[in-house]
Amino acid sequence: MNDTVLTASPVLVIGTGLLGTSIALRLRRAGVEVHIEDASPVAAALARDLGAGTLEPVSAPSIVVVAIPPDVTAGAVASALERFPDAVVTDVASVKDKIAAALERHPGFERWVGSHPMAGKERSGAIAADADLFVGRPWVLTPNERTSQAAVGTIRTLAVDMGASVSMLSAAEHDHAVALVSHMPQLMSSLVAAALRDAPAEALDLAGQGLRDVTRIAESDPLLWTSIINGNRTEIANVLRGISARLGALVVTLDRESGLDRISSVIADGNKGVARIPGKHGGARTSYAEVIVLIPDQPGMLGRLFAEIGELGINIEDLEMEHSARQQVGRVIVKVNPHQGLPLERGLEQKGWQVVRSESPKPLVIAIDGPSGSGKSTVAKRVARELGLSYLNTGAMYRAATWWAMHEGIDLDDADSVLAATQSMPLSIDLAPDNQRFMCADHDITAAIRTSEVAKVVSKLAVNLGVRAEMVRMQQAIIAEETTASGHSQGRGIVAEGRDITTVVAADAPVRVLLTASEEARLARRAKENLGAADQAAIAATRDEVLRRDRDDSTVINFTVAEDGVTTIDSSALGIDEVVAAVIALIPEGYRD
Ligand SMILES: NC(=O)C1=CN([C@@H]2O[C@H](COP(=O)(O)OP(=O)(O)OC[C@H]3O[C@@H](n4cnc5c(N)ncnc54)[C@H](O)[C@@H]3O)[C@@H](O)[C@H]2O)C=CC1
Ligand SMILES: O=C(O)C(=O)Cc1ccc(O)cc1
Repeated sequence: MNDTVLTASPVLVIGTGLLGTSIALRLRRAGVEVHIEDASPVAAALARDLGAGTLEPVSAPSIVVVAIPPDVTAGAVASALERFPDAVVTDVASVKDKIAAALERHPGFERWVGSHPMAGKERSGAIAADADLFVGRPWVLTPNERTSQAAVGTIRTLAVDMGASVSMLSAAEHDHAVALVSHMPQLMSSLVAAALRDAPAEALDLAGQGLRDVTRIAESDPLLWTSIINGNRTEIANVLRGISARLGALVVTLDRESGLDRISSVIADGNKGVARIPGKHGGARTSYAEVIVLIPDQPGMLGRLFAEIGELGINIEDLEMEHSARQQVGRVIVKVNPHQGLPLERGLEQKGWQVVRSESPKPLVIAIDGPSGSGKSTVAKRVARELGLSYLNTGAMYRAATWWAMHEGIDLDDADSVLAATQSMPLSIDLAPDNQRFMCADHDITAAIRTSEVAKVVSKLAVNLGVRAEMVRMQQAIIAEETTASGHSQGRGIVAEGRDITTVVAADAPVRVLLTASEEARLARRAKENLGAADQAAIAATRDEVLRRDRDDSTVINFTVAEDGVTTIDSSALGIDEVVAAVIALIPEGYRD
């Protein structure tokens, strides 16, 4: 990386532990004059020996970085403001609001910029320091209205010099956020690990990567973390209260013999939460194909593996290694872009590597039928999003055909012409659950097919048996494509919703659901969706459209009584989360990863 920095010499770092030494090493690498101090002479000498800077006193530093535990930070910042009247002082403590409150009356308050690099390790001390610790990591600054703009600029430059990406929050917003993303996870990890204290060794021998992932940060330093947690106790208590309530309810469920849906919703909610954690480039989490390679515990094996993956022309996106106790082989999990998973697996096998055949889940097709307002679109989209599946709204396809026939100037009562138009309709559909787009030739008709102009006449096509047969053929082709690697979901599968999916289009789907709801609930939902309100007038205005479409359709297909093997879910009294969890709970084993 580029070694030049904009931060001016000299810089004083107070506290030469993990954070302070990492900052000092980065500055030293760029030739900045760095002075270091620590309450522990041993810690200071170690940092000096590692090349973090000089122990010589400094007279006028441009910046003082205070990198000591939160409970002693305000005192050290105050004394630095007094000792160095021209310096900008920052601290890197993991909590901010209490420190700001303690410094508020200090005459040098304007020269202090609270900050928090969101990077660290479970190991403390200079020995774990790394000049590149902050590269690509968030670094939060928490100035307030009294902080000097010049001081903020100086510390922003310091953070950018460290390779971090800077963001601004108020101290209170910061503390609220880190309670959730840092402090709560630390305590949960410690609690999980503490439950293993008396576990029999035979049990621990079975430990896999899951346990290691969940307990990595349980190795953190108790003294430092007591200070961090204590500094943000109110916010953390709030987060833990929520978790504690869910945990209590889960325990009650486990004590009973029923309650599979509650268990399933704990896991499904976890899926939702983890999907929201940004990925390695700070964007949405990317999904990679994982190829598991067994490597003998011999020198040079990893080097050979990487070289041979390079020869295959495949880029490694991410990597994990797993070792099991007392085994002579390790497992290397190579993550690559999805379309390269199979070529990598084959290529490595040809080169003599032992590849664990990934038990890739079978393509999943989820069929959901139901009347208008049963919530099927909302539920189908959510299920698709959560499982990484494609999404097909077959009702919208009938509307698209209607739009096309109208656009072509065809008399909708002329069944043959309408069928011919449907057969030649140049429709393309985006199957992403978050980006439903319908294109017909060069027209984006996504909005047009939602208009009541189309809604009023769509039944003419939907009751035309020729059109239905053509639509079924098109829908089956889309579904079949989604069960192959070339589909939008790369073979993961699809959620298709409509009125004849469980019975005609995908009658062999492993998950088939009839979503129902009372007429009252359905009308209220549609009124809210179409008119933004569910009062008497809005419901009356919606009634005709909703009931007529259902009545017309029910002359040609049955979508109100579940066929054998189709599960009925009545959503009248359920929230969306509960319906989604109930659908996901129907997925048979072998269809999930
Ligand atoms: N460890 C982590 O992952 C992260 C820590 N932080 C924050 O950074 C600060 C430092 O943490 P680490 O470097 O991990 O701790 P550390 O335990 O590695 O180092 C702290 C150092 O401060 C020294 N010290 C304690 N009191 C002092 C005082 N009054 N004057 C001078 N030196 C003193 C200790 O001797 C020790 O060398 C803490 O406020 C922590 O909340 C921020 C982000 C990540
Ligand atoms: O190890 C990790 O995953 C971290 O996120 C480290 C960390 C620990 C404490 C902080 O205040 C900020 C970051």
